Amino acid sequence: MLREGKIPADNRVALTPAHCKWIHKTSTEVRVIAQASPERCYSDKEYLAAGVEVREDMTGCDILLGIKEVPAKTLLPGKTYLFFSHTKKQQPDNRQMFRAILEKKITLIDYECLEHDDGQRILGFGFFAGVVGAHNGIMAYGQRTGEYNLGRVHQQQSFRELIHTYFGLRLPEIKVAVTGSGRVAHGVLEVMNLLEIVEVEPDEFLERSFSYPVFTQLKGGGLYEHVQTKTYHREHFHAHPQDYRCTFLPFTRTADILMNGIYWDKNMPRLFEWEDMVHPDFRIKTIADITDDKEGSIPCNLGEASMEAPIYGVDRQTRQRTAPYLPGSVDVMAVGNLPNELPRDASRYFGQQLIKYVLEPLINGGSKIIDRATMVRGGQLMEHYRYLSEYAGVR
Ligand SMILES: NC(=O)c1ccc[n+]([C@@H]2O[C@H](COP(=O)([O-])OP(=O)(O)OC[C@H]3O[C@@H](n4cnc5c(N)ncnc54)[C@H](O)[C@@H]3O)[C@@H](O)[C@H]2O)c1
Repeated sequence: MLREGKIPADNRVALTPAHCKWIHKTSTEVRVIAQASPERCYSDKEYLAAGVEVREDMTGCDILLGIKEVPAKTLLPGKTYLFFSHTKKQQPDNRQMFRAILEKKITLIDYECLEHDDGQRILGFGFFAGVVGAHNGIMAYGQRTGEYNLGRVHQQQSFRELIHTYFGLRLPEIKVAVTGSGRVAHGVLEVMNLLEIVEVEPDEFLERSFSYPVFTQLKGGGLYEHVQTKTYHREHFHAHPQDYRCTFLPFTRTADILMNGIYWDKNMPRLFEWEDMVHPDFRIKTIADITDDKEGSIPCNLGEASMEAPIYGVDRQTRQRTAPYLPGSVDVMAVGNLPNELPRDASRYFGQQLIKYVLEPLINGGSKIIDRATMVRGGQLMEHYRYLSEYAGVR
């Protein structure tokens, strides 16, 4: 297990001390070694107590596990690496690292590319991103209105402790629109349920008022329709998003808070446009953009905020970033590393999936899932990733 080299260092881990202990108990062939780190959400001491060797030099290890990008100069030749490389969309910042991976004849298995046969991602921190993002959205609305007060997630040691802070909280009659159907959306729904926000159907949400807080969940079919046929077919939409229009607009006129958890890319229609935000009926006051694409599905996502100051305002007329909670602005929560506020829970969930679907088959000779996620093997770009040739600097 590598120490995170990206700055600022990520505090999540691929395997918790309990996971390592379990691996040692169930396999005599595998030994986990942790590179010493002051930043992890589990301390070196906790790993040592679980029987994990903590050391600096990783040259004796066969498989190296990280979380985020590994700095090019620290990559060890000939090793097998697993981490989120953020290279499959040819992200310019990681080109040099990717080229070093090929030059150093490394094998790279990217967590993001580990998928079941039907394309569903196996590993991800989305659930806890949804939990933290939903909490922050509700917290920001409370700050704006002064009607209630919620603290920060990272002040709590764990999700369980966070839940205790919800005891006795009485929310006003807010309406929350939740978009998406993946892991992020599941995390959001968890918080909605814990806060006893009642789920209602989209049509009721649009047409009725309620004397208690409510939310509605909008999945693909509730958000998009084919321009001509006015229907929605998931696979067709994924392949031809440009043929669809978004049907979210009426919700901008009924929701107080938007929790955005969809998958988005630039061929997809946005949820609404800047022009819609100046309409007198635009009601949304707080947007938790957990999806978090700058100027993406949410036009007023002006770029990331930090965990330290997660909320900023955006003036609906001038489109400029402002302080949060001003009368003419919408509050936006757009943080890219939300699970870092609950790193121990997020790591526990991640490690479980990693052991189940990746480490066991990896050690026992591989699997189709691993093959598909292997971007580079021994310095060679794999067939599936040939489209990255130019990015990787190979012919
Ligand atoms: N801010 C953060 O800290 C943070 C953390 C994790 C995820 N995210 C982002 O949140 C978004 C949702 O993540 P998730 O973990 O819920 O993802 P997920 O993989 O669990 O679910 C994504 C959903 O989108 C659908 N989908 C997949 N590919 C699609 C395509 N090509 N076109 C249309 N729909 C598609 C899937 O069917 C699934 O229902 C992503 O954009 C992700 O990058 C942000």
